[in-house]
Amino acid sequence: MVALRVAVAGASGKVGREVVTALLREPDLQLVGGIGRRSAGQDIGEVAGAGRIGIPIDRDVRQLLQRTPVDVLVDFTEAQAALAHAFACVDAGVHLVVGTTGMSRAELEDLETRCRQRGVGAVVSPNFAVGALLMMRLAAIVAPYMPRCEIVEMHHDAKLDAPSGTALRTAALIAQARGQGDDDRPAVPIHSVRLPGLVAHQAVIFGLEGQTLTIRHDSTSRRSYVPGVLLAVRRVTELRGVHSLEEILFGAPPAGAGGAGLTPRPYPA
Ligand SMILES: NC(=O)C1=CN([C@@H]2O[C@H](COP(=O)(O)OP(=O)(O)OC[C@H]3O[C@@H](n4cnc5c(N)ncnc54)[C@H](OP(=O)(O)O)[C@@H]3O)[C@@H](O)[C@H]2O)C=CC1
Ligand SMILES: O=C(O)C1=N[C@H](C(=O)O)C[C@H](O)C1
Repeated sequence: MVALRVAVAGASGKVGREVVTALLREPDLQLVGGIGRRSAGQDIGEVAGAGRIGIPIDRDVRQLLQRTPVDVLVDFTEAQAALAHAFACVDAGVHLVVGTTGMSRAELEDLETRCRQRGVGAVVSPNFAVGALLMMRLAAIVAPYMPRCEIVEMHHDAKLDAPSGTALRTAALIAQARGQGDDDRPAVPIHSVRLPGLVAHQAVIFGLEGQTLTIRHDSTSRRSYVPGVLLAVRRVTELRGVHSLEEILFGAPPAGAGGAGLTPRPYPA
């Protein structure tokens, strides 16, 4: 068995450390490097709390790619850094798994074009927790029946972006399901809460006369993202262009009320 060579940008970060620790346990995946600024030069295993493994964290993506061959880069950093990493990787033929949020639609479209041109695969997902993807999918199913809704997303107080990537994606899916455009300024109000003590939480609250329906997801540990990241790493080398984790997990994304395999009916009758 030839192991896939995987590097982690943001290896010293809250999510990156969990990904590094998980990769060290997977026999078919070989951790070959990482990227970080303040953590540059430190041992990637030590930074993740998994013990010394003799691989230093590189300062930037070019240094990493010069030092070692990489098949897949996993990125949990911040938007502009992730974009720079992604463009350099695409030029070098390295596949991508991107969890970093805060990139604009235009930037993601640019990435898609570059990936297609270079025959590179990317899985880009604002959330790698399966429960969060199911929350979004359920919200898209409900939306045509209960058109009024608002999103409350609640995160730890170190989060840089607001609204969260998950909330923006949920709003876009709800808009699609209602037959509206799904542009970057969603028609669904989003409320962002940033407080110590929180990890990552979202409630989608639908209201209709005399009733409400709340769909809520809580990530209480950043280990919730790891299985989705590992799945994407194992699949991405077969892909070309940018794909979502929803496509890998569920097939086609839930575009409209029929997206979950249901036959949409007019409501109210
Ligand atoms: N898709 C998903 O499922 C999830 C996505 N996220 C997203 O992932 C991202 C990271 O989140 P989180 O782990 O909480 O953040 P942290 O701040 O804990 O970690 C960020 C990491 O990125 C590195 N970094 C930041 N800027 C640069 C840069 N310019 N060049 C190289 N490395 C850089 C830092 O390295 P150093 O400290 O060495 O400078 C740090 O290790 C965010 O965008 C967040 O929204 C978070 C959770 C789940
Ligand atoms: O920064 C975080 O923590 C998270 N970011 C992602 C987002 O913006 O949606 C995913 C999850 O909500 C955690």
